[in-house]
Amino acid sequence: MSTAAIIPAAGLGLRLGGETPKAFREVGGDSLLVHAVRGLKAASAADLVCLVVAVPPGSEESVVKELGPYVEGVELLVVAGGAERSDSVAAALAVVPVEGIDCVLVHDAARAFVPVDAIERVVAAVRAGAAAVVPALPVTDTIKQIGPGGEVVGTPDRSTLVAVQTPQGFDPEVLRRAHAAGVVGATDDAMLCERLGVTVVTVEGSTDAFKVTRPQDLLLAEALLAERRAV
Ligand SMILES: Nc1ccn([C@@H]2O[C@H](COP(=O)(O)OP(=O)(O)OP(=O)(O)O)[C@@H](O)[C@H]2O)c(=O)n1
Ligand SMILES: C[C@](O)(CO)[C@H](O)COP(=O)(O)O
Repeated sequence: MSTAAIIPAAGLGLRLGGETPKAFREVGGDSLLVHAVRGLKAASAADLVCLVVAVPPGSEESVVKELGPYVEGVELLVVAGGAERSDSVAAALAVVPVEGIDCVLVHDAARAFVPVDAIERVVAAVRAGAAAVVPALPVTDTIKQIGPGGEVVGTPDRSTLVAVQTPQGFDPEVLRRAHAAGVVGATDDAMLCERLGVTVVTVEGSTDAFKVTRPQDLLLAEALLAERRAV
């Protein structure tokens, strides 16, 4: 059996700033989207056969051309994204083939540098029977809950918290049911499964899977890439 991957890449990147949508911003000469696709393709144990990318409406054709050289042997579908990340994932999920796929990955273009071993841990956990899998790392800040005026109302026990990344991996039928139930307010896809009562399991994430969100993240990305290219 094989894997299909969805890449939500339709965001504007408002926190990053600049005029180019975030997925098309370049690091080391390639767009974040190209880095993300290369990473998924390099995870050979995932057996990627289909890639669906959600992009800003109007950029579908140029993205098909840009990604062509990186998707040999993989069916590439490019769709228009929606207003929120979850809408973009839903639009992509609607065209994922039903037959022959035993794992669907959902992977942010913005987490362009996730290493192969983290991707393969997620896929292995799905193939071992988990319906929903997230890569996770311990939280390193103390997290506070705040009230409407910004006042602290509580401090959750940090040992019970993790920060989750992508790719998140799913049994295809479970992910379809989770999205069919509605996506309002969901900041990741695992959350939709939780709403159905599905158990979401964690596997070890990676510090390299950080999300390019703010300008300083581009500096980190450049440094990471330079280090990888020096090896
Ligand atoms: N309507 C949207 C919003 C986000 N995304 C994608 O979801 C991933 C994670 O989102 P985020 O990092 O929040 O990206 P942006 O929405 O672009 O960032 P910002 O909130 O700063 O505008 C990114 O790969 C982004 O392109 C998407 O496909 N469709
Ligand atoms: C899906 C995600 O990357 C998991 O951490 C995250 O929730 C995306 O959040 P964003 O605010 O849309 O970047």
